[in-house]
Amino acid sequence: MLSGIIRWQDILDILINSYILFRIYILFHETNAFRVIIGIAILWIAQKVAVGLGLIITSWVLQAIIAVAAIIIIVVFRNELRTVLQVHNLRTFLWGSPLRVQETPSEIIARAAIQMGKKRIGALMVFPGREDITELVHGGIPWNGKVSQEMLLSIFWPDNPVHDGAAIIEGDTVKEVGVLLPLSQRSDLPTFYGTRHRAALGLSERSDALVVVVSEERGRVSVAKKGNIQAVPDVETLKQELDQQAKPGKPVETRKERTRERLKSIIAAVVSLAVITSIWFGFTRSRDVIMAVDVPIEFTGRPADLEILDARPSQVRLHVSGASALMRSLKPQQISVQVSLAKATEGVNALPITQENVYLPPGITLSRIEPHFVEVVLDRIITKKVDVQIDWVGHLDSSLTMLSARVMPKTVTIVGGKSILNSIDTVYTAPVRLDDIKESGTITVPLVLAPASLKLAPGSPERVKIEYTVIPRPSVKETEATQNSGNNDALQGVEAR
Ligand SMILES: Nc1ncnc2c1ncn2[C@@H]1O[C@H](COP(=O)(O)OP(=O)(O)OP(=O)(O)O)[C@@H](O)[C@H]1O
Repeated sequence: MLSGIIRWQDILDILINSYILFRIYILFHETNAFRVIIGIAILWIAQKVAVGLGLIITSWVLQAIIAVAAIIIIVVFRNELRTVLQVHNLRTFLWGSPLRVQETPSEIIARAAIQMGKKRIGALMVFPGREDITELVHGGIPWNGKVSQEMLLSIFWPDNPVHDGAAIIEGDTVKEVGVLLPLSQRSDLPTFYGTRHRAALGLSERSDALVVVVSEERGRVSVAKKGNIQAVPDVETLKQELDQQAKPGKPVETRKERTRERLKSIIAAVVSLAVITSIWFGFTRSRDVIMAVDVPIEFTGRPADLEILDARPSQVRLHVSGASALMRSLKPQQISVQVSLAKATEGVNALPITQENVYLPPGITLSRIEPHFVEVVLDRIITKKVDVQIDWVGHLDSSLTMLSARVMPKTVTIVGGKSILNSIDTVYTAPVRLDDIKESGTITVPLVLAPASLKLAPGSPERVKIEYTVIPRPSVKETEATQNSGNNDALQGVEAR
């Protein structure tokens, strides 16, 4: 890979990480936390430059600032981050655009109108169609404010000097407020329709404008269009009416914004791809470094009836090379050498170690293996019944004599390599200190299997019982008498190994 060939895994690697970076941008780019993250990224680059230039203190300071800034992001912006992460479902999180979560002007206006209705705030909002209405209306005050729910509510707030009259809204902008509309002269209107409703109807009779009227008295929201006035029950219906009114052909501000956002997203995608590609190349194409590592050989697929008696060498030396950045982050546990014993037989096996036996992390190349083979001695596993012998240590108190010592069970069955078991007839207990024995008794001690490759066969106990009898040592006279009689049985078996 390092010699110039890019694998499909590398392309996937770059694409996945570019997408992750792009998603982070899409999800967080409108948050304050994002601006701080950008700041941290700049600091990080500055820190690397400082390290490169050998500015020790500057690099330390920058490093400390980065660490503190990271904590600040989590602590200060935790609510903002939580909102971004909570609002979206998994699909939005992975794919969708949180920008669309933002309301369109139609949604904002519809929501504001219904809200004003609930609060009994009278309102009149004009949405011009294709026809010019300047000749039909008069007395307006220029406003030119971007539509927001709060602003609409405050314009029509009864104490606001401009609350009387209508507001003219185009796209996402409130163009004028306090506008007087021509009144409808119809005589068939319900009596509860006062001048506000007549004004709405009047303009709709004379032009293709759509007028939204919120009744102060009843709180009802109605839409006047083409000389008809109709109540709208909810936000969604009103939003649809407003969307229909959006002038076809002439892109409204929201569409412009959408295009702009789409363009921004495309730029972000390209930048993400460029950043990750350069990081990838920086990582994998930096100066090559050669290194020697000693790796223990792992044996796999050993036949169940064979055991490893010996393996030489136990480790191999690998000469590996890779980009310096990759080599620096290389850990011994990422490299392994595995040799299969599946085809090995009893006795000495010389097994080759080739590139196939070596497992390296991506980006690291193997240049040499030393040595090229391993010699493994395999032994057939057999079972054997052996005697249990007590491992006495130390000295029995001079006033005592060991009369008898019995171990139970007397024999155990052990499992191990044939060549080892052939030379073994006994197995020792753990050391038993004679110095500690003051009177007759029973103790339980574990068995010691050496070499460690030996195992006890199923059913053989791991610990054995020793029953011993001690008696006071006869006086000198008695001893002489005993010796004369030629009986020295009582002393047998108490000599320490
Ligand atoms: N020609 C007009 N152009 C614009 N707005 C007007 C016009 N005439 C009246 N209004 C608005 O209507 C308000 C008076 O509403 P009025 O109570 O008479 O009407 P309504 O149709 O009964 O409405 P509501 O149900 O809110 O009471 C005025 O304060 C003014 O804001």
